[in-house]
Amino acid sequence: MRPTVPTRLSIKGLQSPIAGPCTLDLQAGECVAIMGASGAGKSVLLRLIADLDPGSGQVLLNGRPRSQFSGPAWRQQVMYLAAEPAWWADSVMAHFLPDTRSELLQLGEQLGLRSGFIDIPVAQLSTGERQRLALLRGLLRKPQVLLLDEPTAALDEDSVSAVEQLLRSRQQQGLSLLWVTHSHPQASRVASRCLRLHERQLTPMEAAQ
Ligand SMILES: Nc1ncnc2c1ncn2[C@@H]1O[C@H](COP(=O)(O)OP(=O)(O)OP(=O)(O)O)[C@@H](O)[C@H]1O
Repeated sequence: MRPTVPTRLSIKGLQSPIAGPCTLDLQAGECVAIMGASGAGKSVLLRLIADLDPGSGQVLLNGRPRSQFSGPAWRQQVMYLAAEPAWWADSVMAHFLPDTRSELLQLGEQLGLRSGFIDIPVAQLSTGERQRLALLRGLLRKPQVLLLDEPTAALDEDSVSAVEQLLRSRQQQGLSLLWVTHSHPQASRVASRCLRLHERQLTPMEAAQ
C-alpha cells in the first residue's frame, strides 16, 4: 500500500468580490501551478489565501483552521511572495536574521547572485537579483507553503533553472508550492497539476499546452 501524503493546505469555498469560490487541496511537498489571463485574479487569490485581503471561506493548514492563527503566524507558515517584492531598508541583511548570513551566502551563490551581493544596497541590485533575494528571504523563514506570484518573471534561463532546482529540493523536504506562472513549459516542468483561473473559478488543465 502506498503511504498517504498528508494534506498540507486545504481551501474550501474561498472567495472575495474578485475571485472564487475556490476549493483546492495541496499535499505536503506538492507543487500546483495556477495559470490564467492577466487580470483573472491570480494574485488576488494568493493574497486571499495568505489572509492579506478580506474574503470568506475556509483555509486550513495541516487540518488547523486559519482562524486559530494570528495573521503574522499564518503568513510565516503560508507565505505570499509578491511579483514585486517590498523592501523596507537599504541593506540586504536588514531583511534577514543575522544567523542566516552564511546560509544566505550559500543559497545566493546557488541562485547565481554575484559575489558580495549581501553588501550591495538593495536599490543597486537588479530586478532579477531582487527577485531571487526575495525568494531567499521567504525560504529562510521556513514556511510550510509558499504562494509564488510569477517568481521567475524577471530572470534569465539559467537563473530560472537554478530557482526551479532549489524549490524542487525544498519540495523534497516537504515544502508545498502554489505557483502562478504565465509559462506553460514552466508549469509542466514544476507542477504535478495545473489549474486555470477563469471567470473566478479554478479548473484543471493540461500543464503542457
Ligand atoms: N485591492 C484591489 N481592489 C480592487 N480591485 C483589485 C484589487 N487588486 C486587484 N484588483 C483587480 O482584480 C483583478 C485581478 O487582479 P490580479 O492582480 O489578481 O490579476 P492577475 O491574474 O494576477 O493578473 P496578472 O497576470 O496580470 O498579474 C484586476 O482587474 C485588478 O484590477
